[in-house]
Amino acid sequence: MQRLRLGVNIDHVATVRNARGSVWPDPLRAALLAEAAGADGITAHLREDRRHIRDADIEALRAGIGIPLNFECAATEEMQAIALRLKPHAVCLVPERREERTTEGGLDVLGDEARLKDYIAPLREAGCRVSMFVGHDPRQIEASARIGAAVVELHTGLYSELHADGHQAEAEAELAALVEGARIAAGLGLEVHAGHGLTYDNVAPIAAIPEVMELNIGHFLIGEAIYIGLGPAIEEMRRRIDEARA
Ligand SMILES: CC(=O)[C@@H](O)[C@H](O)COP(=O)(O)O
Ligand SMILES: NCC(=O)COP(=O)(O)O
Repeated sequence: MQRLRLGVNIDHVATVRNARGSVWPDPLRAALLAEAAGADGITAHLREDRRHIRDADIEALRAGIGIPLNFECAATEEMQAIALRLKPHAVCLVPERREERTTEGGLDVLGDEARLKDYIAPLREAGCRVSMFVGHDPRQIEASARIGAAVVELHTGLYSELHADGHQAEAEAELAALVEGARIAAGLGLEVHAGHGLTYDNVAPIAAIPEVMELNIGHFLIGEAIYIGLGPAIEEMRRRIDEARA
């Protein structure tokens, strides 16, 4: 199987920084360490409430890293203007609710299809690879293809939660739905990514899905970095991904 790309999400380096209102740890320094450790890309989520990544972080990442930047944001006018100004390699549209602790569920592309089709057109024209962060619902995947997205990133959050809680049968059912979603997406000509909640212990079955070309992993790696350092944490995740694809 084709080598799977690993995007490292550095959101939660900024969470630690913002906890004290300081200037360290610096997300750019973390991104450069990730790049040196073999990350294929950097993902950063500029939330409307700026709870972690801030505008200056996105500017610094866009100017400072040598690997692709995957800019995650809600589908708002504000974020579109930032994306068109900075022209990151990729833009991944994600749902946001201010009161959420983390991303809950996938984007409702089907329910907002006409607006999203118009919304992503200038991003595509600017050369950004546009990705829709969706669940494995075939209707959402099909709608993503209809509006001209290049990529769907399948939300692995429920799979990750079920796995962590020991609900093996339900986790396997969710995995089967993700496998089917990946097959449908690839059949529609979409590039397939996956992410949210992935860890050393749950990544292998996701990495083994042949249509999946990229994984975006952050929170777990930043946590693991506290114990072993970001570089070694990324290298171990790379090893587990490659082992699953062997
Ligand atoms: C879309 C996704 O799953 C993550 O990339 C996103 O960054 C989660 O948001 P938080 O990092 O704020 O939990
Ligand atoms: N889109 C998923 C991502 O970028 C990282 O999600 P997580 O590993 O921080 O849950």
